[in-house]
Amino acid sequence: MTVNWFPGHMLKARREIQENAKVVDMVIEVVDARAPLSTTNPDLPHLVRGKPIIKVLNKADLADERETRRFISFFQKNGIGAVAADSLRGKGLPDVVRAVERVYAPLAKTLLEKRQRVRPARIMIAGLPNVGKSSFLNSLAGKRVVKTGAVPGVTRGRQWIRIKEGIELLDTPGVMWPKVENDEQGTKLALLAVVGEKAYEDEAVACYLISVLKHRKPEMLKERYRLESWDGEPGELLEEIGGKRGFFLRGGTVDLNKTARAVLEDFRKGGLGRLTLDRLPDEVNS
Ligand SMILES: Nc1nc2c(ncn2[C@@H]2O[C@H](COP(=O)(O)OP(=O)(O)OP(=O)(O)O)[C@@H](O)[C@H]2O)c(=O)[nH]1
Repeated sequence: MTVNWFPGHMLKARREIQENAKVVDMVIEVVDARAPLSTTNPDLPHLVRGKPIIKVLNKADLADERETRRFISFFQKNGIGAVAADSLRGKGLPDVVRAVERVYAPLAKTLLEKRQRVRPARIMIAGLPNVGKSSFLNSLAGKRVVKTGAVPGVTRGRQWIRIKEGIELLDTPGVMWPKVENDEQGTKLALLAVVGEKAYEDEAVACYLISVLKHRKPEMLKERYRLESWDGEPGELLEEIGGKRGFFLRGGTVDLNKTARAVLEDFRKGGLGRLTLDRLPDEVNS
């Protein structure tokens, strides 16, 4: 099943990204480090007409560190600059600045060769809802924010924030809409709260999370919820978790919905430890 909604405001957001892409030198695509592929929108390169894209794997504090390193080298091997960041603690920002400078260097060189003025590199941030675009923008801008004012000749009201000498950031991130290719990706997006709560059943999403943990990090599951074992089916484990937590309905049956919501909240806050949901293409069957 392919889920695809495309409300009108998303069309507007798309058009804004297209327009803004015309006046930037590169795009920083913020993705969630726990699912760097599932939170990528494959239409972005087309939308920004081939402008260089640097991927920032944000919320790296919640992802498995080793997996993040592997994803970064995977992107780099495919010619895409990629950097890990934790926007809440400001980690990874110097790497982002270095990546921007690396991408801009050839363009600056060409301008110099033509004896033209090298103006600051201009960047736009884009990404799916809730991946941390605003947090990343704020942490990158930090106290150094200097609004350089609307730029004459381009769309009125567009504001640039000077990050440092030679780098300017568009003040409003572009919101991309997820392209949901299959159920599993949709479930991951629900788990990461990228898609709205109403789009998926909490119980199904929690069972998916439990099955991922069961196969990849069983100790996480067992320790967090003090399970006797992790042999059962995800639904049975969910019920066991609810029982241990004392989430009962009248009549004594476990409140599976409440349990599911508690498990999802645990995951989203990092209470289950660091976990990466996506797998690299060469790991999918392992
Ligand atoms: N742990 C952690 N949480 C983060 C990080 N970056 C952002 N968050 C949290 O993720 C949530 C979403 O962050 P935002 O910056 O609002 O995300 P956004 O992409 O601008 O969201 P939209 O406005 O919905 O498009 C917030 O609760 C942030 O505190 C990070 O690096 N690590």
